[in-house]
Amino acid sequence: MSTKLIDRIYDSDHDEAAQRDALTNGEIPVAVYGLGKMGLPLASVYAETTGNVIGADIDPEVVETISNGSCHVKREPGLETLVSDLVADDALTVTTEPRDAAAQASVHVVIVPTPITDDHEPDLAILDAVVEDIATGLSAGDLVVIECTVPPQTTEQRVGAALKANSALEHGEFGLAFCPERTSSGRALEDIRGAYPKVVGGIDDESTRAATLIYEEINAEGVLPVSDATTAEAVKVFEGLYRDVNIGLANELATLTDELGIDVNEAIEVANTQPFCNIHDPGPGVGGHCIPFYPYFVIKPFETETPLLETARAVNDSMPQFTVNKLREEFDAERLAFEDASVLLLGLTYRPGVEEIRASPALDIASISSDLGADVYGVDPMLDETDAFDLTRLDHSEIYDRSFDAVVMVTHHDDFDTIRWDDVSRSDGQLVVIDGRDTLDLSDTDHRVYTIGGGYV
Ligand SMILES: NC(=O)c1ccc[n+]([C@@H]2O[C@H](COP(=O)([O-])OP(=O)(O)OC[C@H]3O[C@@H](n4cnc5c(N)ncnc54)[C@H](O)[C@@H]3O)[C@@H](O)[C@H]2O)c1
Ligand SMILES: CC(=O)N[C@@H]1[C@@H](OP(=O)(O)OP(=O)(O)OC[C@H]2O[C@@H](n3ccc(=O)[nH]c3=O)[C@H](O)[C@@H]2O)O[C@H](CO)[C@@H](O)[C@@H]1O
Repeated sequence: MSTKLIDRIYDSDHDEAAQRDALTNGEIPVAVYGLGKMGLPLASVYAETTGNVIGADIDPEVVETISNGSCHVKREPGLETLVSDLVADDALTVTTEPRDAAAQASVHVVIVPTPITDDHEPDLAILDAVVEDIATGLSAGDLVVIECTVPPQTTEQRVGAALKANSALEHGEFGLAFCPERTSSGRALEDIRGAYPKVVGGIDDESTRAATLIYEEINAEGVLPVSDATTAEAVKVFEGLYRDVNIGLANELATLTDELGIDVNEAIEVANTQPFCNIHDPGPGVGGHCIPFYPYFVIKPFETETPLLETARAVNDSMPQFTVNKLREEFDAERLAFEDASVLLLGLTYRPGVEEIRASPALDIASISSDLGADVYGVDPMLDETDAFDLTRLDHSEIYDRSFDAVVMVTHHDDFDTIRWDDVSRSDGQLVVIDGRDTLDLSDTDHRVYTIGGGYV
């Protein structure tokens, strides 16, 4: 029986029990590239599992913060303490040099940004840079795991080719798999440790086996191995496409509310009582760094026409304008010129409880309203500054000090449950309220409420 330390999982000549032991007792060094909202939680779960993780991030402030045992990723339950403990125990070390991490590690986990350009093209330059860094330190028996969301075929065709071209290795000498990060901000540790099974797809069977073994140690819900890396990439993107299209359906149904003369939200809720229907919630728009962007990972790189994906995107992107149009209808009915109006937006982040404004509907609602000449104000308990928004920032307590012609509920943070609606005033006439999330009950006020999907309840 070889007593040599096991330094690899891929194409190992030891049995799987020995590989598992080697992984969990720290004999297999792991590098995690990208220590952001998802990367730091991921590196931490890897470190709590293996005790031997080097995190690489090119942002010196990120590395400095973590190396001091602190945590720059906020509002992730348990993460701050975990990072502090792991750094104190040397289970997690960090560097600003991805190449140094690559030279040390046998398992390379990549979770860096894969943004979309203003032309909606996938921008994989960051991924390319990390892959090139990894290739400089790639050794036989290493396994590379891509966790960042990418267009299908990226792992096999783009990453695999770059690893081969920039290392002295051929396929079969190192492993490569796509294992998507199925995680939501605000519950990252819970999700990574096992809210759902981990999807694993390798460029060859041995890559799938090796990645499966690793994630069986990481994820309590187990692993779903799929046919190949492209299938795994498609799983992740399809999850997002399903959501964007279904939110688009809900939003299109909501635009029918007035002509149908019903509460569409009621009809959706009742329709969803049978198991073959899961219509999502209408709203003033779709934000975040996932759902509005994942469709372009399929729309753009492939020749096949995707009219449904593009139409759903267009419907969702139209909802901020739909929301402002409702305001204009109200003001027109009162012969109030939009440029004389004062409008308060409640909730500027893209969803409640998450300090993220990427593609938030409030961005467009504020800019469209401002462009029409209104005085726009915004309140969000999660944001200390709102420079990205075309509005004047107010604290929650300040909304009672001035009058507004209209209030729009864009994102309903818990904090807004304490709003004293009788004290939110209009200089004269009924306050107009656009309830973008169907989360308000203002029946005991004399405000005039229009609910997206609900009409004038
Ligand atoms: N945020 C989410 O809710 C979520 C959920 C699922 C999947 N994802 C995916 O995870 C990936 C990362 O997302 P995120 O939200 O953690 O991003 P983020 O912007 O919060 O963090 C990215 C980190 O990568 C670092 N980085 C950039 N270039 C680098 C390089 N060349 N080498 C090393 N580090 C580098 C940045 O400094 C930053 O700290 C994306 O592909 C995203 O699609 C995100
Ligand atoms: C693992 C992973 O990648 N997880 C993703 C993450 O996605 P996310 O953080 O981007 O958040 P989402 O909830 O998708 O919201 C996006 C925008 O869509 C609006 N919206 C939403 C639902 C609806 O019925 N009507 C709407 O209008 C909402 O206000 C917001 O602006 O968590 C979701 C589970 O929360 C997952 O499903 C999703 O895969």
